[in-house]
Amino acid sequence: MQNIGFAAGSLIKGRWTVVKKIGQGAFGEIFSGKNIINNEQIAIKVEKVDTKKQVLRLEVAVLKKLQLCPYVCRFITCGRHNDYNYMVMELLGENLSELRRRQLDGKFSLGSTLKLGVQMIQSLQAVHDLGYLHRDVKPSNFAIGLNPSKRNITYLIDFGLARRFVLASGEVRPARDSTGFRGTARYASINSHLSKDLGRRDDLWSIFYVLIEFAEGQLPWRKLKDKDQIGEMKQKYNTPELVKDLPPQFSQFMKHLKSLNYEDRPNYVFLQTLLNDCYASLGLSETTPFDWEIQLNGGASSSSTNQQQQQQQQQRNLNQSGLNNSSARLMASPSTIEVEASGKSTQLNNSNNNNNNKVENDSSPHPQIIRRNSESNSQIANSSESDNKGSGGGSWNQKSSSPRHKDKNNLQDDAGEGSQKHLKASNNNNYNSNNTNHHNNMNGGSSSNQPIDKVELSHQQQKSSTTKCCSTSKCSVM
Ligand SMILES: Nc1ncnc2c1ncn2[C@@H]1O[C@H](COP(=O)(O)OP(=O)(O)OP(=O)(O)O)[C@@H](O)[C@H]1O
Repeated sequence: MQNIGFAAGSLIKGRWTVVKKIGQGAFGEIFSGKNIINNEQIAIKVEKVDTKKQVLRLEVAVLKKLQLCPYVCRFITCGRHNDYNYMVMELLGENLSELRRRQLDGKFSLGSTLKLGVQMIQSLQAVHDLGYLHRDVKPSNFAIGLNPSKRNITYLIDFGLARRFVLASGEVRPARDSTGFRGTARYASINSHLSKDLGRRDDLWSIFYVLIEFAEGQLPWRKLKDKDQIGEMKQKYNTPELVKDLPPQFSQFMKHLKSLNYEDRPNYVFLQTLLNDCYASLGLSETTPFDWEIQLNGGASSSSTNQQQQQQQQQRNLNQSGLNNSSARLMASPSTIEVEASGKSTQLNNSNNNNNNKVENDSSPHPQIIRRNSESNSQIANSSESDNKGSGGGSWNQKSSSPRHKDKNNLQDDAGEGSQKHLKASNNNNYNSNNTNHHNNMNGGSSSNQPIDKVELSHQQQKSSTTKCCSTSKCSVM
């Protein structure tokens, strides 16, 4: 595609300059850029206005709602430039697929895998608690922060395949009998391969496969290209055999996922606790750096010496427990696939991000490995009412520069789809918090063991978390 209107040096809305292309996804292109007023580095995702499957509006709608989740990319503005819709967001660093492949043996240490898992589950919980499924969970859809102080934070990106799974009433949409395949073959749940309607559990199955790949460097179906064959292999490995070389918490993780039905809310706290317990058993502390931070620091300072010692300790623990025995494989990022219920499939290219980010030494404290409390959940729920305070806003309407998201008016709620049979969605959010910290709430508090499937949203609360989506987006048709 020729980037007419988004060539390097282009000025968007007199404020954003395009620097270079940094990513190519199935549904658009991503450019790095700069805010010429304050020199802030930004990313711009663009989509042609005449694209048949427009997903950017949905992405904007979902991202705006998630702005108070510390593990979701910051939205800045959106609009139209020439023949393109665009979304300006925070420029992030490398995605997790790139980072893993950059590891010498193509895998992350178990410590980094576990910490990543905790953050990834947390971002998925935020998405789910807003009433959305992500449906394309994979390593290239998580990126670390760009600034040195944020290279220990993982951000969820790409809401192009998101779908509302709750109705305005708060009830889970009834499962459809048969749907097309959605997602990326390597990480999709077995349900997706079977064309079953997806629920919250399916995003967690993808996280599970991602974590195995992180820790072992590969998945058994890594060499297969055909999605049906991949699905068959997943069914064959749908036993603890899949995680036999990993700590027992992984089979407990799997057991929990297997216990979930379509409409069930996963026990996010339980899953995070499993990962945290495993992490603690390795003798690692919250300040143990991620693998890429150690490489970055290169042993130059006393703090990095300390980090190296922790890394060595981790290695010893792994060797003792016999868990560090996977062979290395380097793999390219798999692509998103859409298969309509008719069976027509689209394999979508996912080229690698050649982000050339300048990285400095990171002396910042590391976030705690878990500990998201009910306050942070309430921030997420309230975000839909506060309507993205602190973000630039933006509009698809070229004439408008209102920061109050006029694009919302153009978006059509897809919540009406479905039949009369409704299943109640449970939620453990505490909606009384006024905490509005943005992207900095990494301390969280304790991982309380309160029953998480008991508290339900009131009708009003659910209304506040109902977002609107464009009629042409995948959201409304899938
Ligand atoms: N805010 C950002 N900052 C830096 N890089 C980004 C940002 N957003 C996206 N990217 C890069 O661009 C790649 C593609 O972005 P994204 O997943 O949003 O596009 P997509 O068209 O939906 O892709 P896919 O087909 O893989 O789902 C990402 O894997 C990431 O490497």
